[in-house]
Amino acid sequence: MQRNQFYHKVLVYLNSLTSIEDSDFTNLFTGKKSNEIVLHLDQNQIIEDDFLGAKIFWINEEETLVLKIRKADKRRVLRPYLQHIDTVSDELDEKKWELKLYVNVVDNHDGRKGRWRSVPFTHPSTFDTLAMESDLKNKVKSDLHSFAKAKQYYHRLGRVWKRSYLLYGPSGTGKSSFVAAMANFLSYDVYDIDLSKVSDDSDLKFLLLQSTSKSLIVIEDLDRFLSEKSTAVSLSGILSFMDGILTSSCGEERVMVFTMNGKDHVDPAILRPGRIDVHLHFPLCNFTAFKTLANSYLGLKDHKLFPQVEEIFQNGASLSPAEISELMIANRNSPSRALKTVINALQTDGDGRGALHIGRRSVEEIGEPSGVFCTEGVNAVKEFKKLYGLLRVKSSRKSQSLDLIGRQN
Ligand SMILES: Nc1ncnc2c1ncn2[C@@H]1O[C@H](COP(=O)(O)OP(=O)(O)OP(=O)(O)O)[C@@H](O)[C@H]1O
Ligand SMILES: [Mg+2]
Repeated sequence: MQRNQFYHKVLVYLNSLTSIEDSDFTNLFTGKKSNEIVLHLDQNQIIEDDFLGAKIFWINEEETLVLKIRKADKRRVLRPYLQHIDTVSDELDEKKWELKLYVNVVDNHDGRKGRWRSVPFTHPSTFDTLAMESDLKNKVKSDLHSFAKAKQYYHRLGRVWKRSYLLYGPSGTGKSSFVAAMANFLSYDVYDIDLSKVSDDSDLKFLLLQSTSKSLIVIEDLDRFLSEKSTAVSLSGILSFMDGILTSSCGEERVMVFTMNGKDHVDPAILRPGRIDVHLHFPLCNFTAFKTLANSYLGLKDHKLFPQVEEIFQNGASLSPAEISELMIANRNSPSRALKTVINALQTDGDGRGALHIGRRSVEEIGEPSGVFCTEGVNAVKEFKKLYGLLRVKSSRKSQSLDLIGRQN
């Protein structure tokens, strides 16, 4: 049931050979950077290699790689050659030209569920673009780094070489973006497990077995799944999946990531040390995160409205980074207007949501962000002026401002 890891390694190795350019035909792909073009082995293509003075041929026949080597050379070069491929492909894997995102789908052809389908993984998120405590970012980076280097250590301890992260926090605080940043940082493929498409516990095990090493295995919204009454996968199925016993036979590293909105109602067995190694909280936007967002979305290092924004944040956060970044994108042509809109939203958004939902609704109605941007922008500035006057008098008039927004719409 397991993938042949060596098949993958040979493919990686062959695709890196310059002799691939001598072929009569080959596949061409866009690489990681948009102007990069990558040559890729095609079906029935023959590729030549030299090793220790011996000529070697590979033929790519439908999912099979055939190696041809002269009898006279075989004894001498075969083993060292295979070892050479193993080493080179490991080095190449560290700087993969393309990451993949795998999703499990229900296969309609043979009725079997839980097969992986892959697409190129191109999510641009990196740790640099994420607004979060830089201390925390650095800790995560060094944690991932030392994990990736710790094969011998885990092996000696008799432990499965895996590391599990729990990312929890309200919606729109950057959990999914963080997963993408982890994948980009490690150059790992992502296996995103949709539990609703898993038919039972053994199917879940099967999916794990079918994943490759150096990958990020992700289950999003685990708390929501666990709270559902009847599910195809049981709690014990999830627990043994988390322990990853089966993958130990591959002896290769995997990082597991689970996301949740909150962990209060989750069975403690899920969260115990060893199952989850690192807990990361994703809070609503605070002033530090706001500054990072203003810098990346509006190019602002500082602004005369910043002190006012800081003051509002001192009374507590009410919006997620996603909500704030949306406002910034919509008003990116005018940083001042963007900041005023954000201030407006923070002040009027007593329960942390109201005002922005109004904005979103109009996005759907008009169907074009720039349209919204105009209507909302003008109204927001007018309202802002009205509100700003009121709010300056007494900051506790939040309810009044909510009323105004309500009437306006
Ligand atoms: N901390 C952050 N820094 C920068 N951008 C962020 C941050 N949080 C959210 N965003 C922006 O908001 C959008 C939504 O974020 P994301 O999907 O990562 O949130 P989430 O926590 O996974 O939400 P949900 O729980 O609803 O899945 C992203 O496109 C991202 O650009
Ligand atoms: Mg998410």
